Amino acid sequence: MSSSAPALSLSNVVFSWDRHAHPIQIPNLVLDRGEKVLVLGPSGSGKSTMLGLVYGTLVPHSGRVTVAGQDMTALSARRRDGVRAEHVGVIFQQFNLIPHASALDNVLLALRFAPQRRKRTPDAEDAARNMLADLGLPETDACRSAGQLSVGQQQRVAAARALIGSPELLVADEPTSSLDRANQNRFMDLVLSQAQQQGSSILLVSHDERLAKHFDRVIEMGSGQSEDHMSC
Ligand SMILES: Nc1ncnc2c1ncn2[C@@H]1O[C@H](COP(=O)(O)OP(=O)(O)OP(=O)(O)O)[C@@H](O)[C@H]1O
Repeated sequence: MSSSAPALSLSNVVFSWDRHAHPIQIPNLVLDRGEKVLVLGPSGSGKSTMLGLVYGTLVPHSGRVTVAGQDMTALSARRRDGVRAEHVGVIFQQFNLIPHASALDNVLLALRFAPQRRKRTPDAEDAARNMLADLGLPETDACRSAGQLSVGQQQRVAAARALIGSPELLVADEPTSSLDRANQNRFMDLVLSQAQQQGSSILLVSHDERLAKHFDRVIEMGSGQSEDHMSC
């Protein structure tokens, strides 16, 4: 990995779920180290698909996606998994926590397949506890099963899991959709200040333009209208 490479770069990316669907096209998107970018777009405009292309669960039909200088489009699925574990922290819309594991173990899991992130986190358990506390999870909740936590608390665990070990890039899919406005702002401030302290770039997708004030740059996705195929 080149330390001067942007955290993320997409060039001439084209992807379509099937031949009838309107393709998702991203001609050029570069996130420099530490940059915070919000992607806005209505439901169905392709925001989650774009994130799939960024973290390598989807591969574009053409174009190039690089993460921390590594060309995801040139790698096998297994190696893409490795790059993602090492360089990308993800906050999913539904958090994707392991419900029976503790909040702490959910956070520590992010380091298991990421040797560089683990190396940057010598005392991993302390770091995970501190990260959870900094994100507003009371210490007494760190050992509770993730499935027993409130939605807001699970959200903090998901954010701590994404940020631990200072990945170059944090991607988040509508991470505040289940919070009221005051908690949305508080949560965004906490996540952004943690990311800034670590030098992680952020790519966050949402339909909520009120989040724009937290970001350096806003990108709009098109409406993503499909062609007319009304029969099933
Ligand atoms: N697994 C899939 N198979 C086929 N088509 C899909 C799949 N996932 C998404 N799509 C289609 O791709 C388009 C973009 O969907 P996507 O979920 O990326 O949009 P979005 O902007 O994230 O929407 P939302 O804000 O509602 O989550 C939609 O037309 C959707 O039907």
